[in-house]
Amino acid sequence: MLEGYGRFFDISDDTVLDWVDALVHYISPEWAKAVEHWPKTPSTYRETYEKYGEEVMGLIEKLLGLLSEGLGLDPNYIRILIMEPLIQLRINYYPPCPQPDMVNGLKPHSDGDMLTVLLDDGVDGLQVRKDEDWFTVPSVPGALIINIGDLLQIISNGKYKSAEHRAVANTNQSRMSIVMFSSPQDDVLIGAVPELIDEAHPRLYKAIKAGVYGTVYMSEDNRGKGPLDALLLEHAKQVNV
Ligand SMILES: O=C(O)CCC(=O)C(=O)O
Ligand SMILES: [Fe+2]
Repeated sequence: MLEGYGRFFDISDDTVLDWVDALVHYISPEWAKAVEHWPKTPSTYRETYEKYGEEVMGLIEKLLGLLSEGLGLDPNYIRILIMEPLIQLRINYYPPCPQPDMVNGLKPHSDGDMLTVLLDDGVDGLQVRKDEDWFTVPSVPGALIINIGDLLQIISNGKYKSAEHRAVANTNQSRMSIVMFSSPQDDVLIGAVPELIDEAHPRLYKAIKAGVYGTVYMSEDNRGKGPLDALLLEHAKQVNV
């Protein structure tokens, strides 16, 4: 369980640092909430994030239903698999940067969870990778951005792909994003749904407990989709996943 204020992705020996400060803590379930460490100001912080968290959880539940159906499964399939999810809040703050070309706002990565819900403050900065190109995701006021996470890629046996993305820093403007990550609890085994495996679609990834993936994700160089690729089975390495 990772919580606190600071930088979270600076584990590799990379000399290019991320230009971001982040506040990270859990929103749900109740036992995971260390409310005593949440900011005390503004005074509305706690109730605002608890309420927003509830709304986001409702949305995640709906989306997981649709994503299950999209795989030809019962709408409750993934929801039952993750039962009571862990919801982690990450508030990113990217200060203006005099030399944005010298830094990453947030280095290229895919999210290590199931599904991510992101809200930004109307300033552009998020980019998504398609093949070798990066595309800016235009900020639409009030709109939410949903990212498929690595665990959903494993469960769907590669049918859903986690989005590789990054954030860039801006010269004149600061930017904030409020991100909610949803994951199954640590002891849930994450592996391809048996219904999705057959001769034409062999299992692509080793099964792994959600908690172990979380540790690997944070402790190794998690640039790009490295942690997920590390789980590829031998026969799948030739396939372009
Ligand atoms: O700030 C953004 O738009 C991206 C944030 C992000 O990718 C993350 O916190 O994982
Ligand atoms: Fe992300």
